[in-house]
Formats: sequence, structure tokens, C-alpha cells
Amino acid sequence: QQRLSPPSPTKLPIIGNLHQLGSVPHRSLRKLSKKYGPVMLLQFGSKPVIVASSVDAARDIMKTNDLVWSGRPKSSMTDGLFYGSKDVAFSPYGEYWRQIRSITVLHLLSNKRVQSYRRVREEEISNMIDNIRQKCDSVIDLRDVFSCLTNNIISRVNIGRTYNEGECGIAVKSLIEELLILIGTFNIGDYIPWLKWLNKINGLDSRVKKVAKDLDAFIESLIEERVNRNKKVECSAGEAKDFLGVLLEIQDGNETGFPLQRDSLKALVLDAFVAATESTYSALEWIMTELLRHPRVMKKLEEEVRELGQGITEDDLRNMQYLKAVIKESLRLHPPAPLLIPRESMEDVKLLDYHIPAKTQVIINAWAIGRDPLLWDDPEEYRPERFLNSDIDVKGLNFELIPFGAGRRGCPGTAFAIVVIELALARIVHKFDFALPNEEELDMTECNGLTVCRKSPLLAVATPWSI
Ligand code: HEM
Repeated sequence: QQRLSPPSPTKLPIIGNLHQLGSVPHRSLRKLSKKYGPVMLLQFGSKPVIVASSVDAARDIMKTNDLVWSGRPKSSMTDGLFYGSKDVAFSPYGEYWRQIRSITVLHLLSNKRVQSYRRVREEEISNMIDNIRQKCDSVIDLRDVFSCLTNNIISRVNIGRTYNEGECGIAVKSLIEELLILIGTFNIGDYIPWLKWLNKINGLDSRVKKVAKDLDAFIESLIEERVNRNKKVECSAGEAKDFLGVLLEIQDGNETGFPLQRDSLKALVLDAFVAATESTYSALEWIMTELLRHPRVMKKLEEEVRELGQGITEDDLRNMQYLKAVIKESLRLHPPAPLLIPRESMEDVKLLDYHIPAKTQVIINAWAIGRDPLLWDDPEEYRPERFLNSDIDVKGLNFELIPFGAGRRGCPGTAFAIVVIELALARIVHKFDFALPNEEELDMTECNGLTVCRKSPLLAVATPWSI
């Protein structure tokens, strides 16, 4: 029996289909998939890449054959930035990944840990409200506000303090931003190996080296600060330990029987910063963008959150069905990582009817699935009501809505992110009326990268709401 290969657009010599990626790949790939089908085979330089754009293909990859598809393609970019890809997100599948993922889940991201950060969230969200209040009646950069919030929350639970106070903080924030840009940059050397030398000329190699070196110096200084502090003051009993503190203890005590090398420890601390910030603030920024474009929806949300009168706590979130629907609808149209993180087959596997050889990369177009007219009525319309009487959730069980991926390599930070987004949104909409600074229609252009933000930061004017 002949082994069936997925359909492919015509390839050019050397580059294959790279020229068809365009400046906004999730859009170009959807266009191609409309012509070639929900499973298509492209060629990026010398590498075969499958693009999956339907709910059935996504389910097949992330559920039916999840184990086979749990590899990550090797990337010289993440090797250079994460100590040889020793972090959770980019390390190859295997025993090492299993160990570090379970350390990260247990000590940073489990439901129990996430609940224990309640005070951190409440304090930082109150700081954000104060910050907005001080700028009322002038134009506010909401991306900046949300980026500050998510940075502060992850910093406090990751390293025990915020780092964006003072000059050094600003430098660290821009280093992490540069790292994210680099992860999203197309690296020609990974796809056309004999063109690797180009990265020396175009400056990519030296940018990677510089960011990695500067971030390493930052994390080393945190470790040193911690070691000195622990020597001076014994950690007070009952104090919740931050992730870095726990990792240092694991390293000292070797209690898990798993040797946690210094590079691995640093990769895990860095991973938490990188995975938790841009994804979350970009989600918040897209949500506010849609609310500002849809005053009817904003009004309904205001009614729901303002019904509670004074102060909203996390206990109130449970009953806020419209708030949850607004978040899901925004993540459907604007998943912060529209193509998720690429995976790789670890052995030969069938995908729907097609035969896929081992070591094939797959890109899942979550953005296209969220807008598939076979799954959603009026898919391009922003209508949170569609989720009001629906069981569809973002947790990786419903493959029509997968902003956090699914399966073994699915996002372990979902619960961490959702509660920050819910509380931050409920509280700002409770406290302020928002308006666009001018009458012009909002520019909805997207930027390019692993995480996709608005091209221009969202600007708005806030006025305090009073009963
Ligand atoms: C709105 C916020 C977030 C979004 C949209 C998001 C999305 C994603 C996606 C799409 C993946 C890849 C899933 C796959 O391959 O199936 C992922 C992986 C991951 N995320 Fe998130 N994420 C968010 C927040 C967070 C937070 C807050 C953390 C941690 C503090 C986190 C940590 C991770 C890690 C460690 C991985 C790698 C998992 C692995 O490869 O085993 N994420 N995330």
C-alpha cells in the first residue's frame, strides 16, 4: 500500500516554501491551508514542516498521538538563549524534560501554588489601579500598564521581589523583550545550514550572545544576593518560598535524587520570566482592544462587575460568567501564541490519513482553528455570548479553542495566567470607564513573533467610575 503524503504547494529551490510565510505567518498559512487542506506539507529550507489547521488534526496531534508529537525541533536560538535549551518549553522530550517540568509544576504552577499567590496578585493589581488613577484624564499606554503588572507578579513569585524598580530593572525588562524578539526571529541557519554564516554578518549571532550573557549576569546576581541573604538572615518560618529559593534548596539538598545543575536552575528561572510576561499582557491588551471596539460588550461587562458594589475579590470571579466569556472570545480571536510552540514527531506516525516520518516539525495554527467557519457561527464577529451556554473551555480539552495548546506539552501556566487576567480585568472595568483617545478606528495590525501583540501599543483614557 502506498504511503500517502499531505498535499504541498510548489516549492522553490533552496528556500522551499519560506517565501510563502509572509510578514504575518498565521494569516499566510491559513490562506495556504484553504487551498491545500487542513494538513499540508511545506518545506522550510531543507526541513519538512507540517501545518495543521483543523480541529481534527489538532486533536490527532495533541491527544491521539500526543506522545509521538511531544518533541520540540532543535533550535540554535533557544540553545543560545536557554543554556542549551535546558528550560521546560524548549528542551527535547525525555527524562530530563519530565523532571524539570514536574519541578516547575510542583513548586511554581500547581493549583495549590497558584492559590498561595493570592496576596501577591491582589497587591499588584491594587498597585496597577493606583497607577491608572494617577494618570486619569491623560492618555495611558495600557500595554505598559499590563506589562508592568505581569512582570511584577511573576518576579515576586519567581525571585522573591520585583526587579523593575530603578535603572537595572528597566535594563532587565528590555533584555527579556529582546530575548522574546529573538525567539520569534526566523533563523535561516536552522533551515538552510550552509547559510548559517549569514547570521554572523546580519548580527543575529552576536545579538543572541549579548542577551544571553547579560541575562546570565542578572540571574547570577540574583543567586549571589540570595546566598548572601540566606547566610545573614535565616528565612523566617512560614514565609512562602519563591521559585528560585526552592530551586536552590533542591540543588543543595538534592532531595529529589535528580541532580539540578546550575545551568538548569538558571534556565528554569529564565523560562518563568519569559513564558509568563508577554503572553499574559498581550492577552490583556487584546481583550481591552476588543472591549474598546465593542461598547455594547463593554457595557454588559461593566454591569456584571459593578453589580457587586465595592471591591472585587477572587471569590467573586466564580460567578462572573460574562467576564469569562469575554476572555474566551478574545483568546479565540487573538491567541497570544497563534501557532503555539512547534512540535516534532519522534517516530513515524499517521496524521489523519497521511504518513508522517519521524523528525518532522509540526505547526498547529490555533488562530485559524479559532476562526474556522465549520466550528464557529460568524467566526470573525466578536460575540462573547457564544460562550454563555457552552462547555467549551481553554484548558486543552476542547480542540476548537487551544490558546494554551494541549496534552503533555500543553501550557502548565494556564491556571496561573487565567486568574491574573480575570482579576485584573474585573477590577479595572469595575473602577474605570475607558475610552479611545481619538475617534479614529483602532489600528488592528499585528506584530510578528512567537507571541503576537498589537503592532502599536493600546492607548486609552480612563475616568474613575463612581456609583
Ligand atoms: C495568557 C497566557 C499564556 C498563554 C497564551 C500561553 C500559551 C502557551 C502555549 C501555546 C504553549 C505551548 C503549548 C503546546 O506546545 O501545546 C505554552 C507552553 C508553556 N507555557 Fe504558557 N502560556 C501562557 C502563560 C504562561 C505562564 C503564566 C507560564 C508560567 C509562569 C507559562 C509557562 C509555560 C511553559 C513552561 C510552557 C512549556 C511547556 C512544555 O513544553 O512542556 N505559560 N504556553
